[in-house]
Amino acid sequence: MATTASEVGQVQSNNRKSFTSVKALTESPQLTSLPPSYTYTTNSDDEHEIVTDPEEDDPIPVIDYSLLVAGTPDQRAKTIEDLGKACEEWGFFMLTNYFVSKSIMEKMVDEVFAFFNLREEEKQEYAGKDVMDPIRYGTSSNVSMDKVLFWRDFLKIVVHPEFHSPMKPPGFREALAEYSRRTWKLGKELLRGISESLGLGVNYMEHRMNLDSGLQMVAANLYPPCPQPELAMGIPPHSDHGLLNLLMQNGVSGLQLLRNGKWINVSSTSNCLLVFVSDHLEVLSNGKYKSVVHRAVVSNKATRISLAVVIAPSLDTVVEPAKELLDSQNNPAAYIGMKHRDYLQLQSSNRLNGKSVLDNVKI
Ligand SMILES: O=C(O)CCC(=O)C(=O)O
Ligand SMILES: [Fe+2]
Repeated sequence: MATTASEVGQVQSNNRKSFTSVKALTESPQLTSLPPSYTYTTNSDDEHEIVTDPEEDDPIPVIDYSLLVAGTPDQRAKTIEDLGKACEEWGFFMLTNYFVSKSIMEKMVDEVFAFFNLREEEKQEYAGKDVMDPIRYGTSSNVSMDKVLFWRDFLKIVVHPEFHSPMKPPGFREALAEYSRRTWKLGKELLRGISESLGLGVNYMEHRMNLDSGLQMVAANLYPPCPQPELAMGIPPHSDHGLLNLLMQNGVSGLQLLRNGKWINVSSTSNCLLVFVSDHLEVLSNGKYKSVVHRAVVSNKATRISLAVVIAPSLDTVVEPAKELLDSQNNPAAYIGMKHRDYLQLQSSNRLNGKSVLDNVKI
């Protein structure tokens, strides 16, 4: 029997009542307008914000993965150069020809849908409190801290160095294991290319970031149709922790990147993964590569799913600028070192707000 919104437990946040999930809220027959607790107002600086598609003469970079791993030496060298440029100029690129079949990706998206379609009580078994919980289901971003609730439910799962998975729905574990294995390999290969693009040895990142025990986290986001999408926000502006984030979507758009003061719409092209430079790559490269600020807006038409795979250093790695890139005269360290675990704690104790977490380690 389907659970109605009034039957599910409610969470108390800043003295407001809200539902345990946006999905439960949207299934409530009374819902015709956005509840006030979800009304997101951009701060006054953003009042005249510009939202636009990518300019024709400044398109989002595209990297052909097959040329990186199976191209001629010249093709690989050119791809590494393009990778470096994309990381430096955009902090973001689209990846094509990456050897993960459409069926593996579709299976994963289907299983994510099936998870969010479980009864609310079943999902609540995974309602984690702590950022270190290996499986964590929740809504908004951080309900106890968010001033406004975000139009998003999420499921976050640690899949490396130790693999975790919810037991339900039945096919979830197998799909997740396959997708995690494939994307971990992809992430490591990209980091090899990115190491080279920085003039560091091909294995530099793998060794220095201790990727043998590196953290891989899969974060599934569900954005149900919203009655007043222009008043709500799926995920507010932020950059991600870790080195890279590999994102796929279910064919519904909503992602926007901040570039030169404008929000750029990223369309939901099939057969491509979206790759974000994340905060720890910015630190390691001493700011040469910048993590990209992004957000997810919502629509009143379709349910959107996005699935992020975070490729990150081991929790005990102290991430600091690569000494090989520093020079006390011309390029002094611009960030202090911080253990990945402490960075995660810091992120979880702050509201999502642009690059405010990274600002804590900036010199
Ligand atoms: O849904 C999206 O497009 C963005 C998701 C995201 O930023 C995240 O999971 O960190
Ligand atoms: Fe993100």
